Amino acid sequence: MNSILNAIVDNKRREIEARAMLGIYDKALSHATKSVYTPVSMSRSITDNEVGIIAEFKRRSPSRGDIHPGAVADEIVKGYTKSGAAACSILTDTVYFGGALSDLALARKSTSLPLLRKEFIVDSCQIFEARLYGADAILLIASILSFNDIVKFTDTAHQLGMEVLLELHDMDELDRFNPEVDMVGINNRNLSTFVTDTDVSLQMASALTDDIVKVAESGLSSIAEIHRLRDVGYRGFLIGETFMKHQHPGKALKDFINATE
Ligand SMILES: O=P(O)(O)OC[C@@H](O)[C@@H](O)c1c[nH]c2ccccc12
Repeated sequence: MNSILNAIVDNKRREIEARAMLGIYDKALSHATKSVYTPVSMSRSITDNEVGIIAEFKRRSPSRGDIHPGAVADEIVKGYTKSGAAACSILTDTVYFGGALSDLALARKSTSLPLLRKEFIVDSCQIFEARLYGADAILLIASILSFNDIVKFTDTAHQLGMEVLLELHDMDELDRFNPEVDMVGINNRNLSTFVTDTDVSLQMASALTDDIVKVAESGLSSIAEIHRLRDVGYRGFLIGETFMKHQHPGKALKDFINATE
């Protein structure tokens, strides 16, 4: 693992330890499924949607720096909902992405679309927490997890009524594919080098069977790319910066979708 991804994961483990010592997970562990919200299927929402865009709420990233500082989650998620997103992705990492669990809670109050908790999940406590804050699905990043963890965390998410998007980046990670996951995302961004190459999704498409819902992630900014990826079997398209760099991300999504038709 490279240094920035290492740093993110090390920091995450320290955060989790500190939160556990403060008893912050106790409520999540005992109350996760008692929340009034019942998760819906994100994979179905994507395949039922004509375009299949998963619109991301992201203030900044280690590769881009500030994208939309001060962005307000409910406003933006409402915009994404009106503009026809199939689901939303909410970054909850604070140190590197400027997000927060409170963004997920705000987003939950603002939409009935499925919400993905976009986080570096390395401990099952984070999965209970995702459910407590209203997520419908979680992201599991293969490059930071063992196969056994992926199986265990998938099972936990399913027991809590949530779906799993498993993120892969290259062929070497295929040995961590768990057939129980609900969606597979191919990240065009190499999390080690931050180089983004949309050909990664094109090349990896044939490595996955047709029955799994495939999502192309990162660096997508044109309709032409969406069409090409659709042709090779992708049903979902996870897009952040292309929308978030605008003052009105919902409007940017609307223009993007209109251009797709
Ligand atoms: O803003 P972009 O290039 O459209 O990318 C969105 C999303 O794919 C990206 O934020 C992402 C994909 N996998 C991740 C894992 C962790 C943090 C962030 C990500």
